[in-house]
Amino acid sequence: MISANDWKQEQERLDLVRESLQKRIAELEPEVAGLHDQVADIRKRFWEEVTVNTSSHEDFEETFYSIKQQEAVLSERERSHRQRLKRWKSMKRLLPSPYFGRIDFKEEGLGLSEPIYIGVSSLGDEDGMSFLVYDWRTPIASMYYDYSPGAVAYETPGGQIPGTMLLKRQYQIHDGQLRNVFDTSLTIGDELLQQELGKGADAQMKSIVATIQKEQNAIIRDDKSRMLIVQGAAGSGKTSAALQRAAYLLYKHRDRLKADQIVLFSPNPMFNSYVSTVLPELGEENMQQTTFQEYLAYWLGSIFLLEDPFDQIEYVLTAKPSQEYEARLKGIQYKASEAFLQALQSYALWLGKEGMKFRGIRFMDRELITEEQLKLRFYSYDSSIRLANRVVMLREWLLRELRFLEREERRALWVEDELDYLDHDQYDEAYSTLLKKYRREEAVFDFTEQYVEAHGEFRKTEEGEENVFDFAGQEEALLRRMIVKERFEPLRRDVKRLNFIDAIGLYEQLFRDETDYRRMTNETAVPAHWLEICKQTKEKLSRLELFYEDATPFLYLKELVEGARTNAEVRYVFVDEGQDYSPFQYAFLKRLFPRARMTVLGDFGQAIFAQATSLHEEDSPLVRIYGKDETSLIRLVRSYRSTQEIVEFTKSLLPGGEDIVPFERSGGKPLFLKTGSSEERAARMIEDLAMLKAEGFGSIAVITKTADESREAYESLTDKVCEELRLITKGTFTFEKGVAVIPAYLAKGVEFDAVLVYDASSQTYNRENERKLFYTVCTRAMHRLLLYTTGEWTPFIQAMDPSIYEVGQ
Ligand SMILES: Nc1ncnc2c1ncn2[C@@H]1O[C@H](COP(=O)(O)OP(=O)(O)OP(=O)(O)O)[C@@H](O)[C@H]1O
Repeated sequence: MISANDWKQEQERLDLVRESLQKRIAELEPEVAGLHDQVADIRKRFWEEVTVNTSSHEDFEETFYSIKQQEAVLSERERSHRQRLKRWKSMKRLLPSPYFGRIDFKEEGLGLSEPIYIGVSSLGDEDGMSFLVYDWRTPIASMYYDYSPGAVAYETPGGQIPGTMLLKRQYQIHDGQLRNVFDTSLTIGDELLQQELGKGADAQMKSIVATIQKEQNAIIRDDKSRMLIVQGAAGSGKTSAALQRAAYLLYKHRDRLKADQIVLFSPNPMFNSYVSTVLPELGEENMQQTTFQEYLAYWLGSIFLLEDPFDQIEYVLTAKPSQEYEARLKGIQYKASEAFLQALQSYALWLGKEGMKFRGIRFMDRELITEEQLKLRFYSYDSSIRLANRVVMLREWLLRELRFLEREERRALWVEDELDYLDHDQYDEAYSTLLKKYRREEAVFDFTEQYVEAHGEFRKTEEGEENVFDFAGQEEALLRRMIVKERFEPLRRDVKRLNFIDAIGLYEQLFRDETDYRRMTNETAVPAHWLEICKQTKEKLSRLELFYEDATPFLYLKELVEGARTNAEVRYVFVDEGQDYSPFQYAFLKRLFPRARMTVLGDFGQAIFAQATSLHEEDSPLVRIYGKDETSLIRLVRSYRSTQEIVEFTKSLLPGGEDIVPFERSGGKPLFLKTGSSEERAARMIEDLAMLKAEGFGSIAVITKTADESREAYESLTDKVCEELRLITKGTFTFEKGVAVIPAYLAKGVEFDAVLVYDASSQTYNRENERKLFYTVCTRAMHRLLLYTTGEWTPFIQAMDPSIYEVGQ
């Protein structure tokens, strides 16, 4: 605590800053509202102020410049409106709590020290000469996160500024009132952090701006690496740091980076909602948030019934060990690997010489162009031309062929039959609808002229004049043309979409037999159970279904042949829960976002998917993506989420877990509860849930291993516990407070005040590949962890030192 005098001075300064804020907000208020009206008004009067005169070239030019001028005035006003609105909003945000930190900095060579107050945005004083509050993202503010008092320095574009930090102070300010002030000698005092971490879990993630730790600051401000890998223990603040980083980047590059040029890949849709408030809370627009599955579904969802990662993991976790199961597991691992990626690249080269698969063009049960013709044509192109370019050439050829065939087709008998079915009214109707359509779509095809001509003739006939024969001839030609054109339209569309390439056949061809596979891909080693892998893959494909592990390779191969889609707009890609993506998927992301820098955050300790990627080792596939020189690796070992007792327990579940450092915040030890039957367990859980709620915990989760188990838990607890018990499934899009039943893989990334592990028995968590799942489950708890079983405890617990948990009665 600080002295009473210091406190008084701080409160006085706070009052001054708030007065200044209030005054300026009040000044801007009418202006902000007025500006809005002005812009609306000028938009309304836009055309009144422009004299439109196009009679001569000079008049036309004048009109053009007049429009341009009006447009410029308008956008200038809009820009200034936006800026003022932004300033007004940022001051409104500052008002309740203008700053959270202060450092007194004496620059080397200068006599006086200057107090630097740090808040969520900058505030200049009224004469614009100095800052009352510095934005936390300014270079000078970085010292607050990086140093304790003593010798310090900060980086500026002009070089390093060294000096001394004489004071470092933290504030808790609510509604303009100073609640707490801490002077710290360590890097960010633990007191404030203690208080932050002691709070209850929220339905949305919070910003950690006031208590960012030094190693997190390094993640947030890294602007050098093309690939930034963060390997951090559960609860070490990876997601929090990622969101702060996005806010930092938007500030640092504010003149050229927009929020939609940053993309976050989330583990599931619910997580998107969980993190969606942090950036707006910091005064920034939200970045784009998506899931990898969403991307796959966008491109493949119309061709296949896609398996999602959650169904895949359910299979991996629940299927009985068998040869089929082993093969699927091996297949998942292989199809996730760099080896398979290279195999596909070699396969594409091979396809450049032979083996391409096409689908002939069929029309009314006739083959207009056969697969063989397509093949011949394709391989007649110079083999030095890239595969995808040859596909474009083939497409152009096909479109030309179709035009020719379409013309031929107009003479076909079926067209005559169709003509016979049209009566006079239909002719007329066909004319008028087609007239409209053609006017809209086909400026080049001068249908109108022909129609007017024909119609004129028709009127003449009605009036008793001649030329009946001419009209009929023109009319028939026109109708034939239209009938055939309409029928050929889907063919043309299919060709434009490259549907003449048999993408499924191309992928399927890989899984025929081992010798062929080696020959086509130059691959020397195939995984064990190859025959079974081939069988499973082909069976799925034949039903137009796709395993999750096949989706990315399929899309990759399709793009190798058809040309890759890229998004050059996106500048930063964040991948959260990065251990759950395969090396294959990373290579895919790199190609998809050629101009982006990547930040991958993950924890290999929570790698629950069979295709997981290790993040932290030197030879991690992630390092190879951009190479060592362009890659930085940061490790976070301090765990903030859970109490010390819970971390002591969870770290002992992992080999290598001894490196994890708990933050010193105490709570009860994990509680073990063994009951005789499921009914007894449900009764006990109901009691415990009631007790936890009575203690004031607002967010509680019953975590199960699978979705089936979640349903079972939900049914046994619902009604009896509380009306608001919520069952979370992969289709849940929002994260809410209250009591939830949730499968482990959907609880990834989120946290709860208290966690009840529904079944910690040896039946449920037994295999080695379930260890990390169990770790993930237990690390979701912030304050309380309760584990239940009706049988033997999981071997992961049995191997533990009993002093780190308590056994309940
Ligand atoms: N510097 C910090 N100040 C305050 N709270 C923090 C800080 N760092 C982390 N936390 C808190 O710790 C908890 C865990 O953070 P976060 O979810 O970002 O961790 P994570 O590493 O992504 O975890 P996981 O891998 O288990 O999903 C959150 O409640 C977060 O607010």
